[in-house]
Order: sequence, then structure tokens, then C-alpha cells
Amino acid sequence: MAVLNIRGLSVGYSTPRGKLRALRDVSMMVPEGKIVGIVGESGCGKSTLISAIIRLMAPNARVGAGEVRFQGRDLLAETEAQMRALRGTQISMVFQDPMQTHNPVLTVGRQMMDIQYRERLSRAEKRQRAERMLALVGIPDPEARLNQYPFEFSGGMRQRIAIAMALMAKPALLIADEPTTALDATLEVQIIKRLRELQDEIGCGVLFISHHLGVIAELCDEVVVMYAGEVVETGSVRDVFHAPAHPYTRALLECDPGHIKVKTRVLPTIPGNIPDLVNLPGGCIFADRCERRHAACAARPAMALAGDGHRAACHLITERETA
Ligand SMILES: Nc1ncnc2c1ncn2[C@@H]1O[C@H](COP(=O)(O)OP(=O)(O)OP(=O)(O)O)[C@@H](O)[C@H]1O
Ligand code: NI
Repeated sequence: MAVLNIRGLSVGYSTPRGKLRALRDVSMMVPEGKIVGIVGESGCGKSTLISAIIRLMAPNARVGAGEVRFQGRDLLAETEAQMRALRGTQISMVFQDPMQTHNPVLTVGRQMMDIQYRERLSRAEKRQRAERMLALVGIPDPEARLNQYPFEFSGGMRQRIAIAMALMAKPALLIADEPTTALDATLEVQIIKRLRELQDEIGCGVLFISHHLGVIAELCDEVVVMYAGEVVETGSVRDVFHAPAHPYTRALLECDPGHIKVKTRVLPTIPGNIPDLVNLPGGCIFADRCERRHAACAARPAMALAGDGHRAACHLITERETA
């Protein structure tokens, strides 16, 4: 069963130039207990996708079509009150800047106690849980640390606390948008390791967004490659990174000299630009940057099976089969 199942999701932004079609017919899922990474260049729609899932969208955003099923419920059909009850409990979030999620005037301990307001535990037990959670994300001397304020922690520690708080509620789904991007590489690796351990213990599904191919490769079970508002490839990390089926994915990996073995801090740049999402070209969305462009690309390719559980939106796949 999938904890999150997105089908045919389209989201547009109204802009002075016209409608910007940020997501078009996006389908993807997070199986129970799996970590799914989303990777793609800046502007490909990663944050838009997350905001649509948790229904915290920009005022000028509108969902045109699609379904976002969380444990079978269509989140797009839930009331605002139902969504509020889900966020922070069954669906937790971690974002890039921990200061945004941390209330600066409350101690970390107080915040971690507050999160547990639904639990039938004594104050002492809640405090113990908070301590244990801090220890699990690698905060030394958690007992004393609980009495401190967010500003008394380093950026890396704050990010770990954010992860601890997000996991405290034992969510079924954790959504993380570039949670480690602002940190240095060593710290990033440490936090990723902790996240993996905790996820394993809690058994939640994780949707993890990152520019870093290396991080995705290390952390995730499955990967979704997005390009200009569309999903172009999905599959296991193994299949997608070792046998990429879409020319875009291949280009990303080829630009990355040591491949994904070295930590790629920035997504490699491939020549050309993302098309204008207000005036979309017809046919394959990647065609004008694609080395393998040919006549068929004038039509939009459907997702085709490149292997067991491995799909990509490229005409070459079906052509190979019929050739
Ligand atoms: N409120 C908004 N109004 C208009 N356009 C927007 C708005 N928010 C995002 N966009 C546009 O939608 C597209 C997708 O943006 P989004 O932030 O989802 O991409 P992203 O993949 O998260 O990028 P990044 O890696 O830079 O965070 C971009 O073209 C962006 O400029
Ligand atoms: Ni983003």
C-alpha cells in the first residue's frame, strides 16, 4: 500500500503574463515505509508539489486537476480543518530554514512537550521522550539542552531538532524540502544517516526533496526525476542512477564527473534553459535540450516501462521495443 499516491496532478499560478503551468499531470507515490527522493533543477516544481500535498499553497496557485491520496483519503477534498488536524501529526514537515519552524521565544523543551499534547503521558514521561528524541538525532547532553532557546543552537543542531520534532508525532509521512541544503557536506551526511535510522525505527514514509544527487543516492529507496513541471522518470535509486532511461536523467548524471559517488552539492547544469512555463512548447517537454531528439518528440511521450518498477517519459523506450 502507498502512504501517498498522487495521480494526474496539475497546478498553475496566475501571473501578470498569464497562467504559469507549474505542474502538469504529475503522478508518483510513496510506498509505506519507503524514502522517495524528488530531484530536478530549480524551478521544476518540487516545492509546488509539496505545497499542493499539504495544501499550503501560494494565494495565486490553483489545482487544475488530480488526486492526492494520503492513506486512501483524497487530501484535495478535505476541509481546511481536517488538513490542519493532519499537518504536524500524521504528515510532518521539515523545511530548509529551521528558524521558520522553531518558535524563537519558547525553549526547545517546551516546544517538544507542546507537540505531545495529544499523548496520554505525564509531564515527566513527555520530557523523557523529548530527551530521548534529541539524543536520537545526536544532540549531546539533551537534558540540559531542553532548557535552551533555538538561538542557542547551531544551524546544524537546529535542523536536527526540527527533524526530531517532526518525527516526535510518529507521522505516517514525513515531507522534507531541502532540509540539509544549507549545511556543510559532513554535517549533511551525519543528519542523513540519523534520518535514515529514525525513519527505519518509526517506519514512516518519507518524501525527500533535494538538489543533491549524492544525498538522494545515499538516503532514498526510490527516486522521482522532475523536469519543468513533469515527472520524467521514476524507479529505484539503483535503476534510475545506474541505468537511467530518460535523456534528462542521463544528462544530469553525465554532468556529474565522479557520478553520484562523490557528494554532489549542486545539481549539475546541462546546456540550455527550462522552457517558459507560461508559453509551453508542444511535444516532449525536454526536446529542445535533448541530444536524442527526433521526429517522434513532436508528440508528448507517455510514461513507458523501462524495466520492472522503472518508468520514463521518452519515445526511445517504446521505439526500442517495437524496433
Ligand atoms: N507564487 C508563485 N507565483 C508564480 N509563479 C510561481 C510561484 N511559486 C513558484 N512559481 C513558479 O513555479 C515554478 C516551479 O517553482 P517551484 O518553487 O515549485 O520549483 P522548485 O523545483 O521547488 O525550485 P527550487 O529548487 O528553486 O526550490 C517556477 O517557474 C516558479 O518560478
Ligand atoms: Ni523548492
